[in-house]
Amino acid sequence: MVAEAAAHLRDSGQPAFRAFGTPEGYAAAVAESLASQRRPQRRPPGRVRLQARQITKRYGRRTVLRPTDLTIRAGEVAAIVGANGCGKSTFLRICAGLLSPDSGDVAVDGVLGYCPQDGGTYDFLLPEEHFVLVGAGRGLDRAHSRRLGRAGAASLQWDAGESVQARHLSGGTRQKLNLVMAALGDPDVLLLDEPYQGFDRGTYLDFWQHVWRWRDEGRAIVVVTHLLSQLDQVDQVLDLTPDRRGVAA
Ligand SMILES: Nc1ncnc2c1ncn2[C@@H]1O[C@H](COP(=O)(O)OP(=O)(O)OP(=O)(O)O)[C@@H](O)[C@H]1O
Repeated sequence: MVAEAAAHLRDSGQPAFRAFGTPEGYAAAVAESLASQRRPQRRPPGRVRLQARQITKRYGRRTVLRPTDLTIRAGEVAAIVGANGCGKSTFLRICAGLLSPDSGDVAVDGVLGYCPQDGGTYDFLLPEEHFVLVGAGRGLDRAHSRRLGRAGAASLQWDAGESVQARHLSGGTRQKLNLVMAALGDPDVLLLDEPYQGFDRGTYLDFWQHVWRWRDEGRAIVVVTHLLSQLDQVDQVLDLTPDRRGVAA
């Protein structure tokens, strides 16, 4: 774990406080990870929900993704890890259908929710208006969308009923809004790009509890993460660092 933490610190290029948060917070996250290893027996994974085959991407002369594969089934969590700039967000955006690959293809079976690393909210809309917008795309009426959105927000310790435009929300609260929108209406596939940035420790721990619950409910989840303390609990790890590419089960 010390070696992994040192590698992460080196890759991040940031001071330790920025990369890991406070020592107390990091220690608590590690302790929580160890405690939650004593989880009940899980159901076996189900059908393939997302299959990305031989994805490549270049920007100009720079190759960002060499042929990359990922297959994720219902009831599985995959983590995408790797050094800064190795193409994690690019790969996730391709899986979400927001960016075209240069070659390769992605097949998705079911409804997909995507939580970007940043952006994704509309400055002049209230949180509830975001829920209504996303809900409409998923065939939900306004009242139902609002109810689901508020409940999702409350589970992240946020009261989304307040009348505040998104541009006035804190960075961490905007990320909560993004996460609630991604999960609204229980999509079959959840693609989450470091969704917990700016979360306080309690909400960060809540986030991982949500991930395990979504997995137990049969959703397929892909999380871009730098936090190695959770990696022993996911079903596969896709490391996109150029000299370490590949999937570890
Ligand atoms: N639209 C773009 N045009 C040109 N280069 C881009 C574009 N988008 C991303 N890149 C470059 O592609 C590389 C991969 O970016 P990406 O955001 O996928 O990396 P990442 O692994 O998610 O990084 P981080 O860990 O810092 O979030 C980076 O070098 C980035 O500068």
